[in-house]
Amino acid sequence: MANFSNQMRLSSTILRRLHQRVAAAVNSYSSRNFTTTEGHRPTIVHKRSLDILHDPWFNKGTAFSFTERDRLHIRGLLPPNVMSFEQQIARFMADLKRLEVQARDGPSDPYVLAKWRILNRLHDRNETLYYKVLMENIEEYAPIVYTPTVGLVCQKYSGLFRRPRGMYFSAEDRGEMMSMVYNWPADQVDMIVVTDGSRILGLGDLGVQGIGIAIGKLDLYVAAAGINPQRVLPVMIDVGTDNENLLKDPLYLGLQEHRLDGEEYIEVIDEFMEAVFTRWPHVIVQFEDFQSKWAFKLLQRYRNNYRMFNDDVQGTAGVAIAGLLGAVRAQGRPMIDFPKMKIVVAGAGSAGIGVLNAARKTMARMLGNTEVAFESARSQFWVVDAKGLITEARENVDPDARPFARKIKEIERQGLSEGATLAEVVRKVKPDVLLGLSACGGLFSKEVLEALKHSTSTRPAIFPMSNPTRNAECTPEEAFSVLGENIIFASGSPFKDVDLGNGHVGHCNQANNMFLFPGIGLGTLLSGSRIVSDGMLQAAAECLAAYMTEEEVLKGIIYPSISRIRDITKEVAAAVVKEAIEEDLAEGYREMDSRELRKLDEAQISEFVENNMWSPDYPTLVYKKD
Ligand SMILES: NC(=O)c1ccc[n+]([C@@H]2O[C@H](COP(=O)([O-])OP(=O)(O)OC[C@H]3O[C@@H](n4cnc5c(N)ncnc54)[C@H](O)[C@@H]3O)[C@@H](O)[C@H]2O)c1
Ligand SMILES: O=C(O)C[C@H](O)C(=O)O
Ligand SMILES: [Mg+2]
Repeated sequence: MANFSNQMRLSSTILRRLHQRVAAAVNSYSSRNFTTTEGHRPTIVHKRSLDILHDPWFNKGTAFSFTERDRLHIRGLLPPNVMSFEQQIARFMADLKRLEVQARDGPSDPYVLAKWRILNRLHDRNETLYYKVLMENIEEYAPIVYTPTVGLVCQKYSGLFRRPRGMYFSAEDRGEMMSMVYNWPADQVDMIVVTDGSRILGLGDLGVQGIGIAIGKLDLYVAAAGINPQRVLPVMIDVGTDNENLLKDPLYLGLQEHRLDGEEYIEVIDEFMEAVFTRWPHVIVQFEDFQSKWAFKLLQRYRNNYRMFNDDVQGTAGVAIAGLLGAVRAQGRPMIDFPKMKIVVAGAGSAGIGVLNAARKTMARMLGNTEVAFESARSQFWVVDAKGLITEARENVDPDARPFARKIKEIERQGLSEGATLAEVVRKVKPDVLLGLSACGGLFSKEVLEALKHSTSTRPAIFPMSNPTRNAECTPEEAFSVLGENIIFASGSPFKDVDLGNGHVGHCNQANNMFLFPGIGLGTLLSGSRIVSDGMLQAAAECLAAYMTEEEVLKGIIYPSISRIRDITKEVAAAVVKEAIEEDLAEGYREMDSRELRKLDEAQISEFVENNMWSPDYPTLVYKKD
């Protein structure tokens, strides 16, 4: 990523040159049938000497060959040993691993942060190498650049900040956004992840520091979905913060005023949307970690007019549905039994309500998609929030949660009442599934887990989905030790499998929206759909649900391991493209127009997706004067 402190100061001439540079890179892209050969042609650059070494988009460090060093006027500016890509990785890894040897007491905050710093510095100086390292070691480094460490990074961002990455639009920029958006050097942006920092993971309002989450999500877009790193843009909309500690912190990097609200808030987000879609009409905007109060409203406001989706509401819902269907299969039952599942959900925020709505719709569809089916599906859910069981007796119940408020007569029959505790609800309902999206670490206490022992299911499912690790409703050790091995366990943050003795292993699945959002974004991009439809989201979820084999599912493995994230993302993207074509939404991508798209069979759609995924390889660089 370019050094933006300098870029912000660019004169308009230089800015124009940058545009030309990007246009040249884009032109160098070619396509035959549905394959592309990006990366095989040389990349034209308009800079030489130290400028090229300081540009992370083009820098290859010690890997520049001698002919290239001559061509780019960098002979003598690097040590003479020309390293291969593999040698560079080995050297970087040796440095990173030295840290592990020194940290004898295992992962600790300073230790994971040190790893993040080292990786971040590589990101700043050589993007290709950074993504190569990340992709080849995704299991090890996703938890550093993404959940859970990204949470800690956001909490400490004001101190960790060195070079800017992404764009900041603040309440101070009202009226300026339409022109500001042209300060970004890339003429093409495919993916934006935007946050207002108001609910970062389960850590609450982190204000401007929430930009870390947008950066982490986009790292997965590059690593898993093969979105070109020169075409991603992390965005922070700083409308203030209600975090009192940040408001008092002299070192805080954001606006030190309370959050805008009401119409004023909406006007800022409207202005941002108009600006980015004016400059990049084909961009996809992923909303991330907006507090529930705004998450649903903004989704309804924009989803029919812009290419956007909300990851916490829609991505999470799809991942949960796939896991719930996996849990049905893991009991040796057909998926069609899903509408019989009794599901207790702890947490009625953007994620919890998103999951509830999607699960209810899925059940209704399986029951014939009638109004009666939709109504009857409602009675499979019990929702518990910070005030206990939500019933119709609750005053001022949140409108988004109202459809799930239990009828008093129903719950009286079950021996429950308004505000009943989670343990009481689990004891009386004996659910098949206990799912947590409460951001409340340890909520699935021993008492709650003991109550789940009486589940009517032969293999109850327990999904503590809150992030980061400390906010998980329980650990796998706690779940397996109380409930034994005959459960399905899936957490939002990564945990290690549990050794249950006698050669038995308690499998920990990771139920995280990372298994869907990259594929939803890539599929939307390649289909050229103008919106992200419910059908496209449903196709993504169904693809993930069907991904695991019968054998894996029976072993309790209902989600892929993160080492397969690129493969599942490719499959999800293909399913999304296919659905967009079927719904007549696909307008095509580059040379693959809508007519050509419609001619592709399933295998060709997969090939089209795969051929358009960026991989970290050094292109040959050729200098050309402006
Ligand atoms: N695994 C994933 O892919 C994924 C995706 C999205 C969100 N999440 C996680 O879900 C959590 C919630 O996100 P959100 O956007 O819905 O947050 P939110 O703040 O909007 O909602 C939290 C909900 O939990 C309830 N709650 C709080 N304390 C509770 C308690 N003691 N008992 C029962 N309910 C309680 C609140 O009343 C509220 O309804 C976060 O930790 C987030 O990281 C995980
Ligand atoms: O960021 C994650 O790991 C998942 C999810 O989007 C969350 O907000 O917790
Ligand atoms: Mg999120």
